[in-house]
Amino acid sequence: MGMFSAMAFNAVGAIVLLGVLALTYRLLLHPLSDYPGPLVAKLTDGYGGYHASRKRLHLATYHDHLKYGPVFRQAPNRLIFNTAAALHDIYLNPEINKAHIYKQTQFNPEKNIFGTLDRERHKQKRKVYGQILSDRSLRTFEPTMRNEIDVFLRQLLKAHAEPVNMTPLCERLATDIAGQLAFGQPLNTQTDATNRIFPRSMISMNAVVSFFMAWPAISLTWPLLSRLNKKNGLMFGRALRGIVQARMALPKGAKHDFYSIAAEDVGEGEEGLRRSEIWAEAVFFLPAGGTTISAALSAIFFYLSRHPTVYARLAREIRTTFSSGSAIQGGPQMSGCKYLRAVIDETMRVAPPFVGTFWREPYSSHTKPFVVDGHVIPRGVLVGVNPYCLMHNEAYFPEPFAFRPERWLGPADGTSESPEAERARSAMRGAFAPFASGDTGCLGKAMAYYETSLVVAKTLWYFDFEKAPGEAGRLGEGEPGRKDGRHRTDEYQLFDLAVADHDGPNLVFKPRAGYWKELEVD
Ligand code: HEM
Repeated sequence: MGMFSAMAFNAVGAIVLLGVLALTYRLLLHPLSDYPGPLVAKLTDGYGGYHASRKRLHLATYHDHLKYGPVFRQAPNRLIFNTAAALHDIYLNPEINKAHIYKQTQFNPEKNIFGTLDRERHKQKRKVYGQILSDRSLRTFEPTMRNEIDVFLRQLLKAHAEPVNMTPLCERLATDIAGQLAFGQPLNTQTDATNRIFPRSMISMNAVVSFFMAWPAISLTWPLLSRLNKKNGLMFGRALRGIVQARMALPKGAKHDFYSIAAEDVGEGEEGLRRSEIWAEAVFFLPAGGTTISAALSAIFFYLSRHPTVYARLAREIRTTFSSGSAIQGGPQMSGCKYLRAVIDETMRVAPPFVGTFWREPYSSHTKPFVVDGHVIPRGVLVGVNPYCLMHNEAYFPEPFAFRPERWLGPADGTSESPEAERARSAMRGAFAPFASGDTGCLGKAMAYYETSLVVAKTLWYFDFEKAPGEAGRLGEGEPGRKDGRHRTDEYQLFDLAVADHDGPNLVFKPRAGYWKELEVD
């Protein structure tokens, strides 16, 4: 054997030895070694990475909770919980931050709020977001939102009772609304293909982010991956530059958008948002407010088209509350539509638009013991709750896969509820987590309810709809006989990219007599 081969042999031997030692440590000596979990997950992040790459990490997590119980080890340094107590202990504790793996969500030097882990900086950013997403700001924005919804309704009218796939339609509608709020100008993806690079790029980026968050070591391949995707990256950059330039050409206050508020907020030093960060934040509106709402709307249409009694009750509520399509606006009448709210909540329970686990860890300054549902969490361990799993936990939601908006409603007027039923409803609310919660939870919750309520109410005002006939009608369903958790025909299929991807349902729309004429434009 030559000297070179001997050195190579020794190097390989040393690497193998180190690998064996690391795996033995993870399995037998690691502070989490007594926790249950899949063997591969105890040894490597590759377990989560594999399921994330197949867009089914939420289903694997659900299956593993059934097998290992309410807390298990999902990666060498990660514990995942499935209780409302854990939800409370993790997300309502102000000493707990997003985990360091959220750095994997950032591909540019300018970080958006999602990957900002510094406590003060994050707080400042939330303040700016809070202004544009406040109730008052959303009321000012509502006419723009309604105009975009009218464009959506006209697409349904134009379909002339041919099946329409709701996924692209909802995706473009939600992108156009989020784009208007972020950039103060129409992206027009609903009517023109030019800017459709935006919603589709968001999906591709989400897939990469979800994979890297599950298996951070793989993010080292990013320089190569981004090179492979260079053409799309350039197209996206060009489209974005055009939009930014068009907005900058207008005075700051010309539109009611994120730019007008953020640019106003730019101050000296570290105060407020830096000018260069504004556009990184504005782009974040597209996945945060576009992809999520697209998933929520597509799922609502899926479940309504499969539950005739729910559909009939909701249609009755909308059609008796409002006097015309143009009267459908935010305000007391809309807030009075309790069944609509129950349908939205039940949909987000069974099909959470953000389906990935919200991973957290204490700020580095935190030195007290961190206790989650009675478990003292060792330093360096990430903890999380998965919304799909918690909201399908039978302990809180009996018959968890049944779509039953009634579960959210109290007894009809005048009847009092038994203390037991009251306790069960309150437990259910404590485990409802589509938006996460606390200082790192969703800032767009009010907008999400506003937008989904308007879209669903207006659609039911102008149209009746049903599942498309034949094979086309099955798009979005599970398939009987599958062994990977996708076997339920009545469950809308989500593809876990942290934010959910989806396809379908295909629906057929029939305009309601005469009402549709309001939608016609000259
Ligand atoms: C149905 C719709 C929506 C759902 C289910 C949803 C859900 C979530 C969840 C679960 C998080 C936390 C994720 C994590 O910690 O990993 C989050 C964060 C966030 N969401 Fe939403 N969201 C929705 C709509 C919106 C909308 C319309 C906006 C407006 C632009 C928005 C803005 C944000 C922002 C800015 C954050 C980051 C908060 C922070 O880092 O402190 N969301 N959302």
